Amino acid sequence: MTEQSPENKKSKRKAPHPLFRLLDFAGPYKILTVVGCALSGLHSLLAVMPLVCVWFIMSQFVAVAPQWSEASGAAFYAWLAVGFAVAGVVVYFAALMCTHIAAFRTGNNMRKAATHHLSKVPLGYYDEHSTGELRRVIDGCAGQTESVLAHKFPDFVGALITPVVFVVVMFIFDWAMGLACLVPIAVSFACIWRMMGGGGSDENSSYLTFVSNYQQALNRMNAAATEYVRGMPVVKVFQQTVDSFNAFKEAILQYRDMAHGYSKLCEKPQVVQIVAINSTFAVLVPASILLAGAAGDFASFFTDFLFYVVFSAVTTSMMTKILYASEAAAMAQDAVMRIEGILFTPEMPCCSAKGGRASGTCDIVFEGVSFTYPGADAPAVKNVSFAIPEGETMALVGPSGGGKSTIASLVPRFWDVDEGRVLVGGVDVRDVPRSELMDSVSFVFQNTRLFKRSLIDNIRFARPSATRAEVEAAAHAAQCDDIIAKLPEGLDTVVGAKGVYLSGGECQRIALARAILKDAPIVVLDEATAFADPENEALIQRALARLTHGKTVLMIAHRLSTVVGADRICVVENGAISESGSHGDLVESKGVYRRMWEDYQKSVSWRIGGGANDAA
Ligand SMILES: Nc1ncnc2c1ncn2[C@@H]1O[C@H](COP(=O)(O)OP(=O)(O)OP(=O)(O)O)[C@@H](O)[C@H]1O
Repeated sequence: MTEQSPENKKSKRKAPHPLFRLLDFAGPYKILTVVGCALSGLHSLLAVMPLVCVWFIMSQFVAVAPQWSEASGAAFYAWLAVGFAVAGVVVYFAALMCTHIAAFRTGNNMRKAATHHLSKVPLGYYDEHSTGELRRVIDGCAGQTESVLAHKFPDFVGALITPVVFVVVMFIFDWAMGLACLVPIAVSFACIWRMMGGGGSDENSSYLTFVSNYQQALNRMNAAATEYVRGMPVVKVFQQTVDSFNAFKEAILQYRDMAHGYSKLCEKPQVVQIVAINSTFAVLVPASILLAGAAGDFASFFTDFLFYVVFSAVTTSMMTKILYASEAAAMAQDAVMRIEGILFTPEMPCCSAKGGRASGTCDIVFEGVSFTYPGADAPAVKNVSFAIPEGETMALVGPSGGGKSTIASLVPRFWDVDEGRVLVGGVDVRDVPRSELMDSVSFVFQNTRLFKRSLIDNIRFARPSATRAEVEAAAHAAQCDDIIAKLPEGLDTVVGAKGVYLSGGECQRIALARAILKDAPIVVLDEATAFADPENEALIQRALARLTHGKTVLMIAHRLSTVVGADRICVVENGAISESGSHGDLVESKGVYRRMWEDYQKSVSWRIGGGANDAA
């Protein structure tokens, strides 16, 4: 999930087994898991007792045969058997109650811990990890561990108690027949151990490694499938075949190979395990025939035989439970490690105690700022310095991939700089409390995300305490009146439901309404007009003028018409500022900006069927 620091790796090495770490998520409810497992063990013991009673009943009948009515103790043992059976059910119910409560708490705490931690990681982390991926980890892993703790753990403990009881019973009744019944169980255990990777020559043969690889392959396949579905229109338009999505095909093949490889590994042990556990009779019957000759008291020998016949039927379900519990335990370990992948992501460091913008002003200063994305080889921003005095507008322009968005994202601390400082109101943003920084900056992204809620809630997201009148005023200022007028329930229409969809330009106006409602003194605009068609653009420009009035503004724009009025324009190339000045100065200087401006003018005056000159 994420690169871990050496400290994290070290602390991980020292950490207890993942299953114990899983129990730690339960907090005080951990004890309920222990109690539930203990009760499940007791239930296994109680479940054997009716069989022992049956042995006593059979002994009584064999001793008095054929005068059955003289078996006076049979009724007592029958009732005792019923009593044990009922007690077993009650104890098992109590065991499952305990483990279920603990399991749901554990799953819930896992979700809460991961979600809480995600609120503290750098915002740029979300560029690298898709929401789908994070949701799968948080929800999938928590759900996976819930079923393990609620069912598989207690069943496993219960199933482990049964062989112990078996060994004890073996010595109480007839050790030779008991031993015969234990042979298939021992073979079955050996097969399960082999399937779990025991006895494998390399560490990759462990079941946990398989589960981990399996989950990764599944995630890769899911991600590739999502991309495939999203890209379907492109496939159709360009009349490509499914083969054009090689990544999807590769992901499916990888998944197939891995699952097939493990199936091959399990093929023989699983067959032997199933045959062994279902062949107790096949061992018991011949063994009993051999032993019968040497038996002194045949009646009592026959009673023991009947007892083992009944008892051995329990072993099949016992071994099945152990098998599934072992699988589930490996899944739970993998789930814990995935959740920890999120929890070990370094947090965005909190500001120091001295924080706060002492001056209260809202100028922005970059001092020798350099930044490299985690995992990238080259810096995205190199030694960038500039200052935007309070109330002024600075525009970043330049070729795609030059570093404009990265520079803008450093102001609200989506990432922390590697070198230099970003100052807001004279204070390093790392020293400004997060809430204060977020209150000071409005960020309008290129891609606006609207939630599947009413339009009013979407706008109010910027300031939940805003009144309806304030939202309406912000929407009006952002030129959203026509959008609201055409929606069936106006501001109360749920976006994304029942065919209510907004165009890219309309979404951007809603985003501007949000920013206007927030009324932060600093505004960062990253391609806020990117999706504007000519009709929308005029409206967006008006909304922008309303939003940025009197604010400190850092704006990124590809349409140079938007930046002409900026107090200062910086051309960003290869992560550095190559030119800066006002529009007039830069056009005069005959540098990169001048070329960009000329190209831009040609592009806006170009018409199909004629050149720029024709159009002019
Ligand atoms: N999350 C990321 N991880 C790694 N590298 C990134 C990430 N985001 C951007 N980059 C890289 O950083 C460099 C600068 O990207 P940035 O998005 O800041 O450029 P830009 O000038 O805003 O481009 P555009 O105008 O196309 O939006 C590019 O080389 C890009 O590939």
